[in-house]
Amino acid sequence: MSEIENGQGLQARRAAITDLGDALRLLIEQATATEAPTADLLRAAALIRQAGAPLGERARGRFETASADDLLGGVRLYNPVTGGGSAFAPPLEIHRDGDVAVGSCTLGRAFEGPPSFAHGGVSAMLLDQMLGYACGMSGHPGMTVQLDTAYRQPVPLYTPLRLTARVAAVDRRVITATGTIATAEDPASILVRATGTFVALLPEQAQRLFGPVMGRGR
Ligand SMILES: CCCCCCCCCCCCCCCC(=O)SCCNC(=O)CCNC(=O)[C@H](O)C(C)(C)COP(=O)(O)OP(=O)(O)OC[C@H]1O[C@@H](n2cnc3c(N)ncnc32)[C@H](O)[C@@H]1OP(=O)(O)O
Repeated sequence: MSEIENGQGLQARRAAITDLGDALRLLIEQATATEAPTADLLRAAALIRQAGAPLGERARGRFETASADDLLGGVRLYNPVTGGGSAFAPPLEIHRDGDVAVGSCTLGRAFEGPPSFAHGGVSAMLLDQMLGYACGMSGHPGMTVQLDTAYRQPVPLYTPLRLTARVAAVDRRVITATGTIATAEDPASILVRATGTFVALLPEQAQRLFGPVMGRGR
């Protein structure tokens, strides 16, 4: 019997996944910012490999969703942008404010591009998620087919950020959404703007792309 067949077990597993995610994000920050002696790097690498080995013993295949996720309910613990369980996610937190999606996060050293600022691809990743969320929130979910980003000023690391997104137009299956990144302290000064085009999938497209995943339960 699965250890998460009752709701209590599911909550406990989700909390554990987020706890592990927190630990991994701290590790990534420490490992990226460290100037510790070389011997300490080698010792840490050995310990980390040892700590991770049991996790690799039972791993999902490509088409298997995480047992703690709820795809249709929108729970994606390992989403690389918002997932509390993802070592890679800032994580970005998003909430709805009227017809606007509002996001917040702080980027650490691992997201650095130009010294002390975020990599441009990271800004695009955050905005893709924001725009996709705005589409879903408006009742028009879709997949990104185009994302245009305008980098007006660099995005600072270690600084609370405020992101916004909204749907600008819906033309049959094609949704246009726009979004911004600013600092939380000065939300009127836009650092990055994006316009995204999203397409609502036809049933046959959804079946072609996600059939192998949806056929596997959860
Ligand atoms: C309370 C809150 C709840 C909120 C809850 C939400 C939470 C949820 C958050 C999830 C947020 C995830 C945000 C990340 C989202 C990704 O990152 S998705 C991953 C990246 N994207 C992809 O991998 C998509 C790859 N592309 C494809 O697979 C195919 O293009 C698609 C999407 C299946 C569409 O197929 P297609 O053959 O290209 O397009 P087709 O169906 O022939 O055409 C449809 C229409 O799109 C148009 N189109 C196609 N490409 C373009 C383009 N580049 N530009 C303009 N128009 C285009 C066509 O002209 C056509 O228009 P119409 O003639 O219908 O007017």
